[in-house]
Formats: sequence, structure tokens, C-alpha cells
Amino acid sequence: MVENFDEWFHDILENANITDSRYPIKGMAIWMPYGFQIRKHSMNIIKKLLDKDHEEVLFPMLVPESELAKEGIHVKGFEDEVYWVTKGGQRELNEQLALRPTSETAIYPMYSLWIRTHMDLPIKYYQIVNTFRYETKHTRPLIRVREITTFKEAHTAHSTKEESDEQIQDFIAIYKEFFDELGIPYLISKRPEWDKFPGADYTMAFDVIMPNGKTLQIGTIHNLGQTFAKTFDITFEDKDGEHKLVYQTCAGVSDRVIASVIGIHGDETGLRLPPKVSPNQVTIIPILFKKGKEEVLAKCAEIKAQLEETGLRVNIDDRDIRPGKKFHDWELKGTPLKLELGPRDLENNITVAMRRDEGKKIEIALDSSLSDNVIDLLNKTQENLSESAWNFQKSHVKFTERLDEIKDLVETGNVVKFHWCGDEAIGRDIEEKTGYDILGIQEEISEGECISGKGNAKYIALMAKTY
Ligand SMILES: Nc1ncnc2c1ncn2[C@@H]1O[C@H](COS(=O)(=O)NC(=O)[C@@H](N)CS)[C@@H](O)[C@H]1O
Ligand SMILES: [Mg+2]
Repeated sequence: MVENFDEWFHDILENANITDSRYPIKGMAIWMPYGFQIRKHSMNIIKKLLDKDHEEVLFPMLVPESELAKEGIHVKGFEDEVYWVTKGGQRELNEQLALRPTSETAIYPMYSLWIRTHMDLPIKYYQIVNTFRYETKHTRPLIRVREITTFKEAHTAHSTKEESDEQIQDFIAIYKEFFDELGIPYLISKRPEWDKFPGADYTMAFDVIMPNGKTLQIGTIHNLGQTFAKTFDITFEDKDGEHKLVYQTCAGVSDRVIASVIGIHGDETGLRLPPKVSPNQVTIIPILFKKGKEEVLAKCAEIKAQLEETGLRVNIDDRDIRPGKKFHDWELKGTPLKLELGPRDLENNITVAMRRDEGKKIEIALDSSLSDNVIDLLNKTQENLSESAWNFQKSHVKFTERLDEIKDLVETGNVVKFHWCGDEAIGRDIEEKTGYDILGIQEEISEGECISGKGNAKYIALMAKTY
């Protein structure tokens, strides 16, 4: 378990040029060029998965108070977090406008307008936008921000409950694939009643155990049932001409996705980026002496072109500084594969390859097999990053039957699995007694005793210290 993880995380964002949090508004930061690339490649992965049967849209950022306030439970859940625009120029607005904390109340009045008959269903729209939440808990870059800059929110509407339940499973599959491509492990659970999305019937959550043992909610999928349909009058005429309420779901990920790629795969030297999201998949490092400098640089350019032909992202660090500094910089920035080339390597027609995830130097031939060898090394890197992340997670989930064991387990960086009867008062009491959160339930069980000792177990539940 990494003790000073938060400090490491904070420093790496600055040193690797990911974000700069010195922006003069708390909880808001700038995406710097290197970080912006990682964000772009990460979002392209989820877009590709969603675009199979969702359509990307873009809604206004401002929401009229009258719309935001319509759904009582929803607005209650966000009333302490909404930023308001009250003026236009010198003039007071006759209705204050909310900066979207999430977009249900922007989108659903339009769903009500657009959906007339079952022919208009299902609707499956998503957008990747910034949303605003006046977080009162400790803000942290990428993890708990006040401007959520990379908020992918998907909102679906269906004619039957079965189809909306299927959509929940689809989103779970999409998120699994997404996090698998990032090599990020996850724990999936159903949030307890008292911690579900405001207005939802239930919330499915993806949590990841960060190196300090605290879990981070990196994605959520909500079954909204017909609550918002009632509130926003989203009805359709079915085949028999009857008017019915739609069934809805929504699903979101945020900047936390990038926080988990950085936090889970990083090591004390710096980032270790999965090839799919790294700005450079290969960094070529020429070893330059007076003699043979031109030839070495020419060869590097040749290698770059050859690798780029297979679609790889390649850069050459031809700065006139000593090689050790170059190695340090690219280890910090987490390029998955470095190729070193000096005059002697040129003579022997080889390059010295080094994977960032395991740090062994291997010689590979500079011939037609180079691209295949490089792609093979990148695939091995991806597998290794993913496997070691999953091994870390598996070794940090511990089962216990005893309430008095929970503290030690959590304080030594574990998520605790335990038997729970599912009763809300008992659940809240367990949280009270331990000081930790019940993440949610994973599966129903028919035998075993609730950890509270007050009845039969009904679920396997997870408990953790959370961000
Ligand atoms: N302040 C925040 N900073 C960074 N990420 C956040 C913040 N608040 C929430 N998130 C992330 O955003 C995801 C979606 O937020 S949410 O409230 O759970 N769900 C929604 O807003 C639904 N409309 C689904 S799009 C969360 O799972 C969490 O990963
Ligand atoms: Mg929140």
C-alpha cells in the first residue's frame, strides 16, 4: 500500500504536464498538452464503444431553475452543489439558470417533446461535456473537482422495462470493456438505497482500489425507472394507441477515469501508460556523439516512419542533452516503449528496446520485423499492466465475519467483503460503528449470518474507505 499516494498523485500531475491546478478557482484546473492527449485517447475508447448503438449530441450548459427544480428528489440531491447564473451583463435574469451538475433536467424536457410514439424509441444519446458541482468535501485534481471537465453522460429512453433492464446490462458490458482497455480493475456493486443517484430506482457502480487502499467511484449506471418520465411527462403512444410512460437509464464517467489510469499504473518513477492512451507509444532516443550524429538521426527518422506506417504514435527525443536525462523524462511521462539508438547499434543494425513496465533492455533487429516486434512488446506491456493491476485488487479484497476486524483490514489498504442482511438501519449502523462506507451489494446469498449478528445474511456486501 502506497502511503503518500495523494502527494505522489499531486506531484505527477504537475511534473508530467498533465494538468495545472494553479488556476485561480478552487476545484478547477487546466488540461496541459500531455494530459490533454491522454484524455483524448481515453475518451476515444469509450466513444468507439458507445457509437455502436448510441448517438453523440450536445446540449446547452445552462438549465432553467424551473426545469432543475421539477424532480424533487433529484434537485434535493444537488441543491447544495448547483452553481447559478443570475445576471446577463448588467441585468438581473428574471429566472436564474443552473450550470448543469448533470444533464437530466436539460435533456428530459426535450425527450418529452421528441418522443410521441413507440417509433421514436429507444433513444440512446450521450454527450461528453463539462459539468459543475460545488463540491464541499476536499477537492482534488481529477478526483473531486468542481468543474468536471470530462463528463461522459449517456441517457436512454425505452418503451418497456425489459429493454431498460437490458440497457443497464449493456452499459455494464461497455464499462467493463472500457476499463479493460485501460487495464483498470474494478469492483461492481449495487449502491445502497441511501447512496444511489438522486431520483434513480437503483445505481450500479464501478469502483477501483487506489494504491492507498481508498476506493474511487470511476463509473455509475443508473436505472431511473419511470420517475423522470412522470416528472417530465415523457410518454409515447404504443402500438395499441395507449399512452405510456417511458423507462429510462443513464450512465456516467468523468475525469476520474484518467485519475485511475495515472494512479493505478504509475510507480515511484512516474507514469506507466497503457499503450492505447499514451501520447507516444514509442519514444526513440538517439545517443548522439560528434561522430556519426547525422547517420544516427537519419536512421531514427527512418525507424519512426516505418513504425508510423503501422499506425503507431512515435516521437524522437533529439534534444541536445545527455541520454540519462532523456531516459528520466520519458520514464516520468510513461511512454510504454523506448528505443535507444547509438552509433554502435547502427553498425550492428539493432536498437535497444526497453519496456516502461518492466525495465529490461532487449536488442531487436532493425529490419522488416521491427514493427511486429514493437507491436508485440506493446501488447505484452498492456497485458502486464492490466494483470498486475488486477492482482493488486484481488489481493486487497478481504472477507471477514467480524465487525471488529474491519478497521484493521481497511486501514491496511483493503476493501472488506462481508455478509449483510440488507436492512438499511443495520447498514447505517455498521457504517457508523466502523467509520467506513458500504460500497454496495454484489450478490444475494441464502445462508450465513449478517455481520451485525442481528439476523440472516441476504447479500455479500463491500465496505471501504472512499474518496
Ligand atoms: N466532483 C466530481 N469530480 C470528478 N468526478 C466526479 C465528481 N462527481 C461525480 N463524478 C463522477 O461522475 C460520475 C457520474 O456522476 S453521477 O452523479 O454518479 N451520475 C450522474 O451524474 C448521472 N447523470 C449519470 S451520467 C460518477 O460515477 C463519478 O465517477
Ligand atoms: Mg457528488
